[in-house]
Amino acid sequence: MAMQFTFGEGLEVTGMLDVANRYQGGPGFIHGGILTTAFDEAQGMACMVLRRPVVTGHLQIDFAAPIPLGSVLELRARIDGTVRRKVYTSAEARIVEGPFADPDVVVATSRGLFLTVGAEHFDRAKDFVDGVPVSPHGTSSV
Ligand SMILES: CCCCCCCC(=O)SCCNC(=O)CCNC(=O)[C@H](O)C(C)(C)COP(=O)(O)OP(=O)(O)OC[C@H]1O[C@@H](n2cnc3c(N)ncnc32)[C@H](O)[C@@H]1OP(=O)(O)O
Repeated sequence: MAMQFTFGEGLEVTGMLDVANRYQGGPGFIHGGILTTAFDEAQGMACMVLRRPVVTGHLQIDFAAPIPLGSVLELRARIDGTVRRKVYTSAEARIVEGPFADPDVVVATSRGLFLTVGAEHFDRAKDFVDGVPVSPHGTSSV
């Protein structure tokens, strides 16, 4: 999965996802796990303003409407608040291109708790790193 992100006003981040055929779950529609991954990515990207690494602690998705293959999804994500290391985030998805496109309809929502972590969190896995890490700014790859 690769998403393009732009940083808007305030703390909001917008990500675009082309719903490719390989993302199919039920016939003709996106797989819920793919949509969950896209939210995780978008909300993680929103946390970048903190300039500290974060990991996902808890993610909760509401799947409000089916999303057909061939859609372009817009995900808007933001930080709602922080308490100590806890970063509370939310996001919603809209279909902006494709057969079911309607930018006024929210087709899924997400609430996520992220935790800031130190470098030691990732040091434990440094021997297993696969490839070159992708820049956190603008483009993501999962
Ligand atoms: C740029 C692209 C961004 C991409 C984003 C993608 C991000 C990811 O997918 S990361 C991969 C998935 N996530 C992981 O692998 C994380 C695995 N889990 C862990 O490493 C640990 O459980 C971790 C770091 C989340 C928390 O552990 P730890 O640092 O020991 O936290 P801990 O001290 O127990 O708790 C800190 C606080 O968070 C709370 N907390 C921790 N985990 C949770 C949880 N799952 N649910 C609710 N609250 C939690 C605790 O209650 C505590 O709260 P308080 O400060 O009020 O006492």
